[in-house]
Amino acid sequence: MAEESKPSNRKGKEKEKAAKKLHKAIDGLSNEQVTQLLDLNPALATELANGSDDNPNAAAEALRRLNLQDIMTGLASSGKNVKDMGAYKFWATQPVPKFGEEQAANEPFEEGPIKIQTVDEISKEPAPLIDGFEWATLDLLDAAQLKEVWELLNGHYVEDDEAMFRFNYSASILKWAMMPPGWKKEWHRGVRASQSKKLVAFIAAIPVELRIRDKTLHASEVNFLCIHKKLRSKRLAPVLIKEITRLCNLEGVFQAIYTGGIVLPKPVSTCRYYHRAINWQKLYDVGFSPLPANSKPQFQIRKYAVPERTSTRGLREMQKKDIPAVQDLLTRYLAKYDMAATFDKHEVEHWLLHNKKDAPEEQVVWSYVVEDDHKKITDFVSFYCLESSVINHPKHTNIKAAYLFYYATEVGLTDPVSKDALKARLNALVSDSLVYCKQYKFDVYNALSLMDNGLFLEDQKFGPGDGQLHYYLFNYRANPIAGGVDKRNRLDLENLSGIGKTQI
Ligand SMILES: CCCCCCCCCCCCCC(=O)SCCNC(=O)CCNC(=O)[C@H](O)C(C)(C)COP(=O)(O)OP(=O)(O)OC[C@H]1O[C@@H](n2cnc3c(N)ncnc32)[C@H](O)[C@@H]1OP(=O)(O)O
Repeated sequence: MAEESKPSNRKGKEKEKAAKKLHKAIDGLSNEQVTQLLDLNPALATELANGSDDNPNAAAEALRRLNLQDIMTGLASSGKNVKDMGAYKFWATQPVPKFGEEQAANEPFEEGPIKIQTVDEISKEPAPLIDGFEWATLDLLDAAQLKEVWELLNGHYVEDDEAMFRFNYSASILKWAMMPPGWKKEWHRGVRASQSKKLVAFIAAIPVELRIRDKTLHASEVNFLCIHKKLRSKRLAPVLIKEITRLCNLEGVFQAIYTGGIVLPKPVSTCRYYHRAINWQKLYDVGFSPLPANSKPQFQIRKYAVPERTSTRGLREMQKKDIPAVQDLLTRYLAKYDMAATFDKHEVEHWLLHNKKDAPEEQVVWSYVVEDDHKKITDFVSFYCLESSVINHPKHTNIKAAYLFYYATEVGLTDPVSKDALKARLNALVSDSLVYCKQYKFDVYNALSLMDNGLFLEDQKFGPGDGQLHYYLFNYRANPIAGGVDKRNRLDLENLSGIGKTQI
């Protein structure tokens, strides 16, 4: 899943107020440290800025509640869900690595499953739900049931910290994300109110062949966990997670990958969101983009202007005939990352090729290839569309966001690789994809610090966001994977990222 993220420097005034309080409360913090603390912890900034001015200890108290190391590394990015291992009542019972484990040795360990089970040991029946609720399998081929899932997510799925924006996955993106080759109806699991039959909770999984370093797991990818707002904090999430685990186990799948904006035991990697304004004025109007001090709207609009035309010779829309070449190129390119999915030709078609028979407004993914003079496909780049609802805004109801998806280039596959050449090529490809984003009327282009993105994010004017995406593995112990940001949550241009897996 994605995490709702916004540019991290949005609230100038609020940050100024919070910074003053921090300086007052804690001697010896430099201006840079204060700025960084607040950038990494927007919730802390809000709390400080809105807190009483009469209590000089408030800032120190707010800080004490967070672990300083976590704050400085950005793990406590929102201040939410940062708790001792013992407080993870549910997760402490699950086959996931715990905080503090393996840290003492600080040496790479043998990677592998945490708990070994067989299908025979798995219950054929779901755990009972509390009175008034019942399990349901959702048939997403049925438009009415797809609409029910859409409605639940549309009203109750992920929001940003300040509840300004909420992901609005369209029906087409839901089908795309939940029905790739090999999808199973049984893995689209919901809870209904027994009387009204209203869908009140949902969780989904899809199959994925996931390579982690030298081992490939026959795993699942869990996403779209959502509980109706009225049923929150009733420990229903663990029930849904155990149920999807059971359903995966019944199919012989014992490992899973999932992502989220909250800190759970224990991320295998953490990436940061970056945002590239396209329609700056609209992003400013809805409170997504700030107007930096000493700037003016017209400067911002000029700064984010996008060229009218693409510049890479041979760039064109991907077609069906390109599937074998793109699959080959993508497979070789992803091999360099510590973690990546493996894609067969059907999966490449599903994830990258827009079906022209669908109505234009149903288009979810845009992919472009570069064909050289010998008709060889040398590069490709893709992005997908995920809108967000703007909550309670008088003028705008949605933000149309493009998310950078997969890309690959022969320039990154030479031996040895020239980092300068790769940087130049990726900048050209992403800059051209931005041209298409603008043509298709996207308001913003989002990307994470994964893959080789560190090579172009700053050049292409992507700014750091306040959101992070933590990657988790279920029932698999793996050494940490670089998320593309350093300990201070800034782009790690030297090491880049070991993550070659994107999440919808
Ligand atoms: C082998 C196959 C394995 C398959 C399974 C692999 C694992 C898959 C794991 C799921 C991957 C999902 C990937 C996505 O879809 S991430 C998207 C998550 N969805 C949202 O953020 C939508 C809006 N929020 C909600 O709908 C609810 O707040 C949710 C449903 C998130 C929690 O509901 P609620 O707020 O009413 O809480 P509770 O009282 O029922 O339960 C509290 C317990 O739940 C733990 N919790 C809270 N949020 C998450 C979270 N995002 N991942 C994992 N655990 C989470 C929490 O730490 C606590 O446990 P513990 O701290 O006491 O230990």
